[in-house]
Amino acid sequence: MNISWRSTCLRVLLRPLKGGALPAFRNFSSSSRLDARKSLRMEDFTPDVIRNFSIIAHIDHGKSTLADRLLELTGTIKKKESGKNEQVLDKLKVERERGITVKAQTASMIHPFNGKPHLLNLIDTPGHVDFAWEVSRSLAACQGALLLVDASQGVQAQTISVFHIAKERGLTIIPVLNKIDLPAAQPELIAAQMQTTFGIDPADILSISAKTGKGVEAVLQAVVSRIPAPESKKDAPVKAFLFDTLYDRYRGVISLVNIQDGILRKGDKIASCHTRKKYEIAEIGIMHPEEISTDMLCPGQVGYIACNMKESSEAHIGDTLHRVGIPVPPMPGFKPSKAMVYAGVYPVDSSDFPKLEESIKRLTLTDRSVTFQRESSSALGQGTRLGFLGTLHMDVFRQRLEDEYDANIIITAPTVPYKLVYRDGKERFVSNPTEFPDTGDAASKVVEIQEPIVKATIIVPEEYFGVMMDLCYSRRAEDLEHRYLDTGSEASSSRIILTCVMPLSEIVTDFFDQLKSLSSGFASFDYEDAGYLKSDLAKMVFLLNGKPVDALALIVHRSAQDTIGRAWVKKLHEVIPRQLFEVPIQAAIGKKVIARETLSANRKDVTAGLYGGHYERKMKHLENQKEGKKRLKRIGTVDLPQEAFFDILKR
Ligand SMILES: Nc1nc2c(ncn2[C@@H]2O[C@H](COP(=O)(O)OP(=O)(O)OP(=O)(O)O)[C@@H](O)[C@H]2O)c(=O)[nH]1
Repeated sequence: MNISWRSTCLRVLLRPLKGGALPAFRNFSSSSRLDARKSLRMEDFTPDVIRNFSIIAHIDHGKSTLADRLLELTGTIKKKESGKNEQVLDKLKVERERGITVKAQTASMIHPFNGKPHLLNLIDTPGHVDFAWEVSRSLAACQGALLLVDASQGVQAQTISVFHIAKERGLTIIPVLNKIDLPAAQPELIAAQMQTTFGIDPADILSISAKTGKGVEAVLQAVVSRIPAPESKKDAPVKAFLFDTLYDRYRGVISLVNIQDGILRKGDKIASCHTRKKYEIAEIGIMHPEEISTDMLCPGQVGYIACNMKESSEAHIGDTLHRVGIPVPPMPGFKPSKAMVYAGVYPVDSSDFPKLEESIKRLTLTDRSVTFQRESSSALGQGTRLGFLGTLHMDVFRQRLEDEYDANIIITAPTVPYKLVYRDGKERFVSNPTEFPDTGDAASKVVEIQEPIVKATIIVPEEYFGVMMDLCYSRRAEDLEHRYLDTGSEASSSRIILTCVMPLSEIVTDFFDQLKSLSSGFASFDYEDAGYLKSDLAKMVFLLNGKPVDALALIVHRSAQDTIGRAWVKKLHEVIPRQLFEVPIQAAIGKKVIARETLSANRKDVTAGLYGGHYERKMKHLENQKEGKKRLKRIGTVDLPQEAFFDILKR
């Protein structure tokens, strides 16, 4: 299900709500929607019957599958006759294609307990290390979390990090062992692992199969009995926590909010603590899991509001909204997202830049962790420099631009943000290689260059420990430490948890792929920010016939400069078409050439076959040649087809 489908669905949904026939809901039970619409009196859901919770887990441990079962069990979506619903909350095409959750989704479910309807608000979270920010954002609106662990794989690197995020937020954690239907499941061993790693009492662990539905009813029971109700007050001044945004092309920014105190109704005038701007609520409702408009949102509830916000900058994630004239102290937001990886994004056809910029702005409304700034390159023209949470995030954003906005783009090699320390003590962050000072440039006043460092955690079966150590050392890792996570069993070997610090730049390229392939897929990996350290770095530029190509500049560690220089020069030699003259291709650091290849000349005289001096024919051929050249980028005297940039920059 992609964005355009969603907005169509929304339009269909909104019309009948004003009193027409019922829409046909793909996948969703229309009878449950009808009931919901007729009987949805939001004021009946007082805080004591509300539970706000998330599902947290390592990637692929079954969050989206469990969410599907919960939605089915509560009648929020209809059970498919042909089989089960699959990843209903994974709405983006990229999520369905890759089988990963990228964007956290919210779904409100209504289910009776002890004869009383309860409102259960589930906030699905992504599992990949790049999207940890989405996880912490989702948890900000919850009182509890289901900690899901695959009973065949056990505790993995992100299980540890999400557990700590939830613990820090003071959430009630319900441990759940999933995939117990698998022959390789070892519930007792994994339960013991959860006890030693997290101090969880095995008696508190629920065992389920999200795939078959076994044990899922008990999960719902536990959500109601173990997770505390929100402590929200009806009579206190309105306080709404903005934790996510969506974008609808007709209604602008849609904000997802958690009502901490008070009641919000359609037509209410609200203001933002962050921007101080004022709005009128045009529409209010809950996600069921598609939007259902209601009259109001009451204390403790989670839902959406549309209030004619046009710009993404107006909707600040972590903001507190209040009633106009009745200010409230803002709630503590949460750690803003921090871009780890930057890359230039350019249109293949330079004249498409305005369209591309508009598409990027729209897309950043649904992916608020992307940072955005204009830049230009002499080789690629006008473009943007975007900051991402990691390389998977970058790849997902690229695919969404292509899928949802039909964009045709070139992305430059990813760079991490480096810190320059100047003689006068000032510091500056540089995320574009072209802004990096040249080595030996006495005028640059830079006394020190620092690079971002991360603390990496790898969990791996002991037989792969040696290759993992080698991999880490080859990526400049230091302070390696390890301990056993468990003692294994007859069926599986012991697992080791390895920690080290290493430069972020070493993991943003192919580290994750290497880790997976060297461990036959068994290693799991997570990392967290560990500040900056001084490093011996230099800017490498590539020259074609003596002219530097700005779009290809790189920051490299000196220990790897020769290897990188040679590899890139070779790659350039393979993709650049021969010219009418000989072209030296060089990699240089400062004035020193590190590597060189020479592209031999290919003199193509288009008029060669036209002897006899037929002037008009000769001119026509020369004209044709000129047309072809328009599609080329000119670097000094060298013509480079746009596809060559594609070939060079794609990995
Ligand atoms: N056998 C079995 N397979 C399961 C079970 N639960 C989930 N799976 C499968 O495990 C894979 C991953 O499930 P997802 O629900 O997509 O996992 P996820 O945690 O949402 O993944 P991300 O959102 O990408 O982190 C899918 O192929 C599911 O069909 C289960 O209980 N038993």
